[in-house]
Amino acid sequence: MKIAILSRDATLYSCKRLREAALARGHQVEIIDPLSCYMNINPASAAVHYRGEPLPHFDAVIPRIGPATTFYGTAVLRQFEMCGSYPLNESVAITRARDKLRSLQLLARQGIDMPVTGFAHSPDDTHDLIEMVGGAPLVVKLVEGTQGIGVVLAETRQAAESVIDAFRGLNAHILVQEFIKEAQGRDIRCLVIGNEVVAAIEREAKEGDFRSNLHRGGCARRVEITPREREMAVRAAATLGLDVAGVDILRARRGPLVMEVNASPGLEGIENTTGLNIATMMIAWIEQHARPGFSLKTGG
Ligand SMILES: Nc1ncnc2c1ncn2[C@@H]1O[C@H](COP(=O)(O)OP(=O)(O)OP(=O)(O)O)[C@@H](O)[C@H]1O
Ligand SMILES: [Mg+2]
Ligand SMILES: [Mg+2]
Repeated sequence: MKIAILSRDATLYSCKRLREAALARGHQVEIIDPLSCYMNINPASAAVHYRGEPLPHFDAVIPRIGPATTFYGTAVLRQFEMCGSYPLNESVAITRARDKLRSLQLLARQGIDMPVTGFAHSPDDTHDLIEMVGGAPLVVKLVEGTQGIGVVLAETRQAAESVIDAFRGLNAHILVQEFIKEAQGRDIRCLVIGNEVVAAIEREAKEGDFRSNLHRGGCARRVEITPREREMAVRAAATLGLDVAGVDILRARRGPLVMEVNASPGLEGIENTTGLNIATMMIAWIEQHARPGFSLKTGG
């Protein structure tokens, strides 16, 4: 098969591993920077051009679109979909997952448990917003944040009000969430492919932090997950329409809670911690699904 990897940086671990895995299984691979693509969206002759040339047909496209380029990156992916390339995660599913408000609303609608969460844009009534999620301690997040940046723990009501007021000054969308103290700075990352959790790791925050992100200095180990957690991770990915997803779960006293669903999960932490070859599993999924005449789940 001819496979394109949409990525801004060919030197990233996940991008290199996916390329290696595809080549090892006899496929042709090209790494394409989505920001260097331009498009003819004419219905008669949809095409993607790249650095002065029209691109050939690709059987499949693996999107590795960073949060900074979601808007244009998903537009480029949609164009590949129009040209008949099979996407490993549809553009519309990536768009859903990137919007924390939208994805938490969709998950809630399916009855998937999550920390009690309030959303607001520059709230005037900080007091009621805090009340609504059960008071301090609570977590305040910037809706557009990643890698734990813009995630703050407010231990008292006064701290919560100051943080919310500070974000309000920035005119940002914020999310206010019940703090799951008993998770003790840990969360579970479940790597979902199709309707299976193929790998799971537990991440733990470094001393003195509550954020388990590896980018914030957290560490990881293999973990056994329960059937309930397994089912929850698969349902969360399916609800957003993602074939490949990193589903983050907090272990709360009242049971597992989905914290977020990532559409472009990094492979480095999970492969190195589990020793599993996730990149090859992703390529194998493409081999099974990228048949001529496949149809999109939601049509872009
Ligand atoms: N409600 C909560 N209760 C307890 N811990 C939390 C809560 N929300 C977030 N955390 C901790 O903070 C970390 C970062 O939060 P979150 O994943 O929401 O932020 P992010 O910036 O989207 O990170 P990512 O890079 O994973 O997308 C989580 O991995 C978790 O360890
Ligand atoms: Mg996130
Ligand atoms: Mg996270």
